[in-house]
Amino acid sequence: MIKNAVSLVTGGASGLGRATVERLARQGARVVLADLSSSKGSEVAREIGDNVIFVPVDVTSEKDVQTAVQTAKEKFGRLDLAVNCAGTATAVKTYNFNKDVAHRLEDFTRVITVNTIGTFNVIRLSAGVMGINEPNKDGQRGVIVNTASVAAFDGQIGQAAYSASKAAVVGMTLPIARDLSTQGIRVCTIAPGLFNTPMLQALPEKVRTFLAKSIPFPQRLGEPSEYAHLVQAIYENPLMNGETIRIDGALRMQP
Ligand SMILES: CC(=O)CC(=O)SCCNC(=O)CCNC(=O)[C@H](O)C(C)(C)COP(=O)(O)OP(=O)(O)OC[C@H]1O[C@@H](n2cnc3c(N)ncnc32)[C@H](O)[C@@H]1OP(=O)(O)O
Ligand SMILES: NC(=O)C1=CN([C@@H]2O[C@H](COP(=O)(O)OP(=O)(O)OC[C@H]3O[C@@H](n4cnc5c(N)ncnc54)[C@H](O)[C@@H]3O)[C@@H](O)[C@H]2O)C=CC1
Repeated sequence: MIKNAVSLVTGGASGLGRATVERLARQGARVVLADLSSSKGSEVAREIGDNVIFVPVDVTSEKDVQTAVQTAKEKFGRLDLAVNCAGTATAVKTYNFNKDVAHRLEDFTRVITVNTIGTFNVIRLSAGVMGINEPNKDGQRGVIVNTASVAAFDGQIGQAAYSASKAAVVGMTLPIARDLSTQGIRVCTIAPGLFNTPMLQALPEKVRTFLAKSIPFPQRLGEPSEYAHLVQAIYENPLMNGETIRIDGALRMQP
């Protein structure tokens, strides 16, 4: 059960991560909220309550992530759940023939570094701390939840970097679940559709409206609390492992 679970949530200052921190704290879990030092993490943690500690973290930094997992251990005694929500997006064509310019390699690299390598960094270091937990009666020591995107499967025009970064998260889910199975650590990935968060609000209004209308049912953007609900369901269901779960109202994005 989620009550008393010690959790680490990256990207916890905004959107899906913030909703996850709120839900976990409300259910009695203790949470390390990890987000960039430039984020509102400190404010958000204070608002949510005493069960939440903000640690400034860039998920691409080994040192920062070490500090975050050690904080969970030192302040709360263990780490049971790590949720990877930190992420970034870009929308650029591979080659823009109108402007005669190629997608910048720096932009492609940045998105892969945060979304794929940052996620892996958090997984590997969290696993080290979870692996020494006392197992429960099922032999479970911890749970890791990653965030991909439906763009891992049906990325749109302009999503080469973002889709590649998220497809890599989907791709690593099963092998990591297999790697960590010996220690009783489960690993699942959520592939969200379109959720009402600051990241989506950055899209042009026209694109957002068009996208929302293409969702079969319910025909609206997802609420971050609905994502958080799935994180809890994964944590509480002992058989969920090695799988990527879409939460998207049956959306299949068009080109
Ligand atoms: C965050 C998640 O994980 C979930 C998601 O993936 S949400 C989906 C995110 N989708 C995107 O980010 C789409 C990315 N692509 C784009 O924004 C654009 O295609 C692009 C900026 C990369 C290139 O656009 P472009 O071809 O240079 O043409 P541009 O002049 O910008 O747009 C052409 C027209 O098509 C529209 N358009 C572009 N992409 C569109 C899309 N995906 N859906 C609907 N309309 C779109 C534009 O609004 C524009 O309309 P007007 O001419 O009437 O103003
Ligand atoms: N909103 C949506 O519709 C969808 C979002 N997603 C994914 O869900 C995750 C959360 O997205 P949203 O909440 O919408 O975005 P958001 O932009 O509201 O929140 C992302 C958070 O990640 C943090 N972050 C970014 N780079 C970081 C880094 N290097 N280290 C630490 N923290 C960092 C940001 O500071 C921010 O607080 C992302 O991985 C995103 O790709 C996937 C599918 C759909």
